[in-house]
Amino acid sequence: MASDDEDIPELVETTTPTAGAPTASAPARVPLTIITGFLGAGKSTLLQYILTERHGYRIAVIMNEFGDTADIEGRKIDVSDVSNNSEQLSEEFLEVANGCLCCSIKDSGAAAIEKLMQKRGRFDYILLETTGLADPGPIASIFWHNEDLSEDILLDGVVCVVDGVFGLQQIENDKATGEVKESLRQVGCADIIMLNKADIAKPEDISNLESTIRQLNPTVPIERTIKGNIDLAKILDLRAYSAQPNFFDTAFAGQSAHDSSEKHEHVHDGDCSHINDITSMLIPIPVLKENEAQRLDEWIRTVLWEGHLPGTPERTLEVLRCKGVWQVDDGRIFVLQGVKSLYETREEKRSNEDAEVAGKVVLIGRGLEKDVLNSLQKSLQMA
Ligand SMILES: Nc1nc2c(ncn2[C@@H]2O[C@H](COP(=O)(O)OP(=O)(O)OP(=O)(O)O)[C@@H](O)[C@H]2O)c(=O)[nH]1
Repeated sequence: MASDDEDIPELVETTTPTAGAPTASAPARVPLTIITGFLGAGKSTLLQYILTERHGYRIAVIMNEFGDTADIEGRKIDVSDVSNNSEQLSEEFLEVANGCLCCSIKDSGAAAIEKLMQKRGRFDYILLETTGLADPGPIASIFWHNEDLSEDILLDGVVCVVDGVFGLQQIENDKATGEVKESLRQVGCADIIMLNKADIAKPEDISNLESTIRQLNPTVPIERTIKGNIDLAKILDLRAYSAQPNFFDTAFAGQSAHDSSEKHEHVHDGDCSHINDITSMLIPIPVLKENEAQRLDEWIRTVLWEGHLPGTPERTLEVLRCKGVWQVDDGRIFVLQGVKSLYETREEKRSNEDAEVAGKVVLIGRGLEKDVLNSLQKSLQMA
């Protein structure tokens, strides 16, 4: 707290209209909620949940993915309502794939969002999902400060989804570095925390996680959730920044990721593949025979559960997140979703019998060198 905060402020009458409300001269700004949270915490699951709820909004979605996984995400974020074929759940869908939104907003991203805003009559709420590696502060502050964007868009709030299973470990590891790493910034910037995966997290882990979050952000409301299920009144229309306009100027003062070249480690040519030594790798997967699909599963299991390449225990690697899609030669399609050692492979219902899938596995983590790709390809070729 600044020392002059100790003076008791005088109450003054204000005629300022409610933020976001239309005036005679200015149309209503469209509220924007940022959904942040570390890799695999459940951001897309929350997004999908919001889109399928009856909330009365016409929602535009902006997604920013790390790694070339937009098409896999597209399988998960179904923007049409399955219960009503004619109904669109999302009015507009803007992908800012494999790039850093806070960098691209300055150039191509800003243009894309401005273009989106030209269709503003068609939607009345925007949900923006950041990459799991993003610091939401600079993204939020751009919506706050950018003259063009902030005329049209009202930053409503930052929702942080924390992984109930791996979140504590992530935050502790990040704290141990002595730096304000992304997971800490995500929690620190949040207006509400969703402690997700409450169905599979150990109760004592959840309690410890809550105490740790409280140390980082003492006043933030914390809600335990399963698959992102939450009363939407708790996360939408918060108007969190209408009351504290200088939040992003003061939060983490002196450590702003955007202002510090040391912290903002992204490569500014659009290839944001290096953040805290975390890289992404895309491995193409051909159409598989049944036994090859089994070998793929064995390979994934060894890498995720044992943390090394199959057959070479000394060659360790750390996969934080994996996603994939591939086709088996009988036509079935499988989608892989993994967060650290937890993963699931499920069969995808085919919507178009003719479309062949460009199979791939995308890994995000540390130690992803060429030999990882060779190892997977070799294991698929084994008789
Ligand atoms: N058991 C359980 N699984 C969950 C829950 N929420 C999400 N998942 C699963 O966790 C995995 C990751 O969820 P996503 O919603 O894709 O996570 P994300 O944060 O969007 O991932 P990135 O965009 O890669 O950072 C998926 O397999 C989900 O089905 C939950 O509450 N409980």
